[in-house]
Amino acid sequence: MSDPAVSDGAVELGGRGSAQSDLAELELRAAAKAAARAGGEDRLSGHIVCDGLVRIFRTEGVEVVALQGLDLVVDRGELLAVVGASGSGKSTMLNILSGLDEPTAGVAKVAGYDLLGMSARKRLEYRRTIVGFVWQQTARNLLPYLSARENVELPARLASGRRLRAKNKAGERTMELLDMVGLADKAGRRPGEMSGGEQQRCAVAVALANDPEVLFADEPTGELDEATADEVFGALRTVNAELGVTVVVVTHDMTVAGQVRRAVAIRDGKTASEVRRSARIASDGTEEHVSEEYAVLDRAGRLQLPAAFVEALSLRDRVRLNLEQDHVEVRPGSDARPGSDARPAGGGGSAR
Ligand SMILES: Nc1ncnc2c1ncn2[C@@H]1O[C@H](COP(=O)(O)OP(=O)(O)OP(=O)(O)O)[C@@H](O)[C@H]1O
Repeated sequence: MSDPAVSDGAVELGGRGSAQSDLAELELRAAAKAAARAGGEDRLSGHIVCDGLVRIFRTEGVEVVALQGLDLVVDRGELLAVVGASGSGKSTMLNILSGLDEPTAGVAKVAGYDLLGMSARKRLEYRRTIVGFVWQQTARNLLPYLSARENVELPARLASGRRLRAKNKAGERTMELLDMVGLADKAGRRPGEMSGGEQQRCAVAVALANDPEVLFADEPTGELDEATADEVFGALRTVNAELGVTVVVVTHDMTVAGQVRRAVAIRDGKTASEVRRSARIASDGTEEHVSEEYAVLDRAGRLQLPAAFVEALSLRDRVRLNLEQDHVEVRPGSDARPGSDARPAGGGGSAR
């Protein structure tokens, strides 16, 4: 079997690239191809679709490729966590998906809105009617001189003339939402009279006041302790289940994978791996949760090896790949000598 080149944990199982080509240009071309392939085809169906998403920032002649061909599909009604270290591109992705920023290339679609090349009018409509947003800083989410009820009622009233059914009046909806996030008894309190967790749960209610289809939350529990963060996640799970709103939570906290069914990890502006949790009934009749981690294979056949695997086997520069009947074997390149079929002692990993 051939041994495709590999560097920095990114394995190219399919296509072949030119070493001389500028990375950004390659990514742009890949994204353009992905976009062309995606055009009009419903195999990229999903409530939220990113395909070959690229965002390049240019400041004073320096280019930063914040998103390097990111692929992500989120189903309607899903609750997804996007996890990544600082600088991995989480906020860039969220800013694009919420209509605050525009991608350089690729596909970004939410609820049927194509976010690439959208007019200013359409963008405003999108942000007003489709998106709800929760920021990390509570001060950005709530007006300090209004009570919890008034904070929720304000956007609900603005939206009521436009989208909400007549019978679902702003006041009713406000109390319904506050109840859902467990704040019905604190409706009269101002943000300063609520705990950090209560403020963030109130922010969730505010973000839902305009009856959006998707809710984006950027590090909503970043300033909270673990127990309080759990309560905020509990509120997000409730509104997701009760209202069917699609929820995407971005965080650097790897432990949130335990709070959601699907958590996608971003590394260097790309989706690298994902953890899925499911419930099953154990032999003693109790319900147990099972977590399975997957590496994400993009359309060009590339995947990122988990950093822990790369470190454990001291993989660097290049590795050897062998196609076995039902899995691909990855071995340190330094152990493979030309003309030798000797296997490394204890080295190598494999993927099924
Ligand atoms: N407006 C900008 N101009 C130039 N570079 C930017 C800009 N915004 C982001 N970047 C760069 O893009 C990369 C991704 O940044 P981003 O903020 O999306 O990461 P992040 O995962 O959200 O990090 P954090 O958790 O620290 O907010 C970083 O290298 C960052 O420096």
